[in-house]
Amino acid sequence: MEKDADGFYTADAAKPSASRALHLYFKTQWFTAESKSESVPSEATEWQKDPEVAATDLIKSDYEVMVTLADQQLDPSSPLYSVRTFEELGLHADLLKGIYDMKFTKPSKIQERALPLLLRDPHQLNLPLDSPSNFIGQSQSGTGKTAAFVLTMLSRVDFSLQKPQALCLAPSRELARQIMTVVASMGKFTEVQTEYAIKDYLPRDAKHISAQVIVGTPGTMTDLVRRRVIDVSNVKVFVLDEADQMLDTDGLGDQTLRVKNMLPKRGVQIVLFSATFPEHVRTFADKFAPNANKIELQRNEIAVDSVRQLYMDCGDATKKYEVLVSLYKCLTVGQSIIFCTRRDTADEIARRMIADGHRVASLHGAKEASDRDHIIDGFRDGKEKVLITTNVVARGIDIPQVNMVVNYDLPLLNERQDHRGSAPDSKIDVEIYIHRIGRTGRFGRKGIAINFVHNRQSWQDIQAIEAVTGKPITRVKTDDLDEMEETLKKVSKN
Ligand SMILES: Nc1ncnc2c1ncn2[C@@H]1O[C@H](COP(=O)(O)OP(=O)(O)OP(=O)(O)O)[C@@H](O)[C@H]1O
Repeated sequence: MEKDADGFYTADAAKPSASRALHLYFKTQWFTAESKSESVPSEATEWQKDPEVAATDLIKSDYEVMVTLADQQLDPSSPLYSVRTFEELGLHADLLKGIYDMKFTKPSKIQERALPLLLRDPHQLNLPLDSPSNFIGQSQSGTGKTAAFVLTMLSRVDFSLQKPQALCLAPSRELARQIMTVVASMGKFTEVQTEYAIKDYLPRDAKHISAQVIVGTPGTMTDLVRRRVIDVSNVKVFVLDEADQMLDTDGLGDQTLRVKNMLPKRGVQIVLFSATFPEHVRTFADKFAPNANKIELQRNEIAVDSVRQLYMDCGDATKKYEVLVSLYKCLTVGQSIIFCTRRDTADEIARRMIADGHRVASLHGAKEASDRDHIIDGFRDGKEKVLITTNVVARGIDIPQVNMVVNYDLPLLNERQDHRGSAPDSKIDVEIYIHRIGRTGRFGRKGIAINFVHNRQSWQDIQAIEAVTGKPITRVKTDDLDEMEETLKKVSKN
């Protein structure tokens, strides 16, 4: 298993232009405002006709509903809302220039709330490691956590000192590379020097890194710090993006802890960010970042409203491929990410689709590092419109033009995790599900997530997700593709 990895709002809503409200009527079964349980549709398979199954909220009938679109940054209930300006957050003028150069005009809620806590008077950093400047921040996918921690790192750096001062770890090379582009953009008007701690980036005989901000993955970072290629004696801030995965003892937790244990015992600000902090990681997070200021979400707040969640009944597992192929036109209206559990499934689907005359790319952790970079860059640039992948890009990846995510396979917990935290009858990994669907609907844009259901278990998994997230997952018929295409076009135009 790889470890590394209702209102629909307009993209322009990200810009705090004049407040606007558009009233659009959508006559489609999956733009329903409410979740209402109805009869089982005629094409339901036998397991769906089971009264227990049919008595759920998953099957919706057609309604004509009015959806109000409004500027989210002016809506107090939105995670993108803020009452303050970037100027009020105490940022250096050069960083403000960087932010405005990126066309950010107003902070999001997490930025507004986290930055004043994160940027507290640096003198406090002379306190012991358990100083209150540590921070644990949770905010929905695509709400701007990266800017919050990148601005923290850049604010802490003394540009006259040619030594590593800020370390940032991410679970995948793709995400580490993306974070670095944000450091480069936000730090464009500073003298910051940066370096990667990612496999195959540095020459093997590299002796010494003098860059002030280093972004990497835990294995390579551990190795470079242990071999003293990275001198950590001046490190002031240590950031974990996707912190719950970085701290999970089933995954990257050991390596992350090893890096922390090599840092100075005093004066290092520990900063943890993620959209999810499952219960079994919280205790470790509290030990890892003692006495941290915290911003947390309620369980039912975690999934973003801007992603419309749907499911398709494929009948049985062998039909999933055909359903995916029938969706191809929809997948290429904007850009799409197809998630599979296994690497060989991702490769096999890509091989078959290419053989059938479609254009797709596949990406997973078993590919060569240089191929991985090439594939994700091609997808980011829009050269490829469909990416078939595994959980390696489930977290953090920010490609605003992705308007559709397909869970070809639903993400499942491994047995050990299941025993620890989840309901005994549930095998679904709700955290990964939330991260996967969060690859679309970024910063208030519209997005669609389609889940393939093929048997009773996957049907129950959908119910479990609905129950945990409190958001409806609506059925779309496999023969309703014309309608879906139309709607996707509307979505992508916005
Ligand atoms: N204040 C802002 N104004 C406009 N756009 C912003 C602002 N902050 C962030 N963004 C944009 O929003 C998008 C999502 O931001 P980011 O990738 O930091 O989300 P995230 O919260 O880290 O998501 P995830 O949980 O998936 O990692 C990015 O394209 C980023 O450039």
